[in-house]
Amino acid sequence: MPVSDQAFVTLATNDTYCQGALVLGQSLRNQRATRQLVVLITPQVSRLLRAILSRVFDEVVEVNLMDSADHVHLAFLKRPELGVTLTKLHCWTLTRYSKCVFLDADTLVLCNIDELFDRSEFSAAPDPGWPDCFNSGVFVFRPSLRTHRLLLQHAADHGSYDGADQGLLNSFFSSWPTADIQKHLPFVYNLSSSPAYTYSPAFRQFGSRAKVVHFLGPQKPWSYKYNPQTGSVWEEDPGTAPQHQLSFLNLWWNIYHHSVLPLYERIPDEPRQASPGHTNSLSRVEVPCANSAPCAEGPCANSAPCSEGPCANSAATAPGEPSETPTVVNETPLSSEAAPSGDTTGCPEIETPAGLTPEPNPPPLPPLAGVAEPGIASLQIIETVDLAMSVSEISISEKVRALSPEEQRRKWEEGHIDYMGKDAFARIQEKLDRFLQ
Ligand SMILES: O=c1ccn([C@@H]2O[C@H](COP(=O)(O)OP(=O)(O)O[C@H]3O[C@H](CO)[C@@H](O)[C@H](O)[C@H]3O)[C@@H](O)[C@H]2O)c(=O)[nH]1
Ligand SMILES: [Mn+2]
Repeated sequence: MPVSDQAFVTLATNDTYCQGALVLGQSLRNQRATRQLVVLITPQVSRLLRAILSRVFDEVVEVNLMDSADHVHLAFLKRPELGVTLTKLHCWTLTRYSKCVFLDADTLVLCNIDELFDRSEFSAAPDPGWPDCFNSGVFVFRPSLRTHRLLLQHAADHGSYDGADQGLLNSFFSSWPTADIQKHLPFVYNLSSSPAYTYSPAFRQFGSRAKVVHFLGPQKPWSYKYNPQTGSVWEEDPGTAPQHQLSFLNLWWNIYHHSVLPLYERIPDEPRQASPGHTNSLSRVEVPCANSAPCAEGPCANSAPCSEGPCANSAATAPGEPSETPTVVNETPLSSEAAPSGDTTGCPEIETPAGLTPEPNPPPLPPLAGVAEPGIASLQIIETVDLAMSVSEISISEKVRALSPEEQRRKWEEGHIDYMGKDAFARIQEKLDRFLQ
């Protein structure tokens, strides 16, 4: 029976991580998850990806980006590339759910994992690199605005020893290593696919029981190219990656190919077009091409999805404005029946090396000085995702391009001012001084 007051939750702050979220969401549906599926997104996610996410997830909830790349506001963070993962903390604001399971967008669910809802906050699996710390890619939590506020306060007071959410959560839930073994999830709920940490005999013994695989580290499944004819990823150095890692990557791409890509074709035209009054998006999806070359900037002559120009999303919040105003985009999600039958049965055979009650919520606090509000640091760029397709190759690539002077002027006119960068008072003062000389 579906349970409406509990949810699986993930996060995607840009269109690239949305590709991971879509595969994760689809894998949960394939495994007949009985809880709601929720994805947190930030204003950077394009209108097209919002529409596609809403076909897989029950709720698409917009939250503000917390970005450590803003060194002025977040001086305590030292890993800017993962600083945006602090946005994860907003999952505690989902107080309409009594309990949730958070899963990183780079995880893949191989079996039904509804039993995780029998666990209590804060349950997580050990990190493969330092087992006295938990990995924050999969955890059970209880939404609470009070906990959310305490976490943000903790971030402001103590920072994060890894510059991102995992260090922060480990120091906040500091009794995890010793207090209660029930809060230690078995490793099969967060199995690192990375060969760097694999204890091979254990993998041979227990790998076939994997329930959730986590593609942690800098190389993500979407960094690889996939050959739809052979059903396998391209290996840069063939024969070097362990077989189990390839099996997981191929599984990810199989779901992407068969269940996610078709969603692009079923989206009505409207979200693909620029929408007047919704022009502050920093992201867009480029067109998948029918030929083998990745798309250039212009439109491609084929029937594949295309999102031209700026995409819709809600207005960015200026620094100092209240931040807790999630917007919900809610279309009818696809049922698990819509998935191809190949993905729907129980735990897949993984080839191993051998053989292969919500609490009352206090009013939210105003944003902390140390937490950056959306997009300010990134107003000068547009992130794009290229989906390039041919008969023998599919690839997802990320591009960042600078805003043209016209786009910059339009953003200024729309009130999206880069206070920390080129529109900083000191820069304007310089220009005035030059002009007056
Ligand atoms: O640009 C980004 C980066 C991350 N994320 C989200 O944040 C998660 C964590 O980032 P990820 O790239 O998956 O980090 P990992 O390689 O898994 O690295 C580890 O370190 C991170 C920072 O502490 C933790 O968030 C992870 O759970 C932990 O496994 C992702 O899955 C996404 O859900 C985005 O939406 N956009
Ligand atoms: Mn991850």
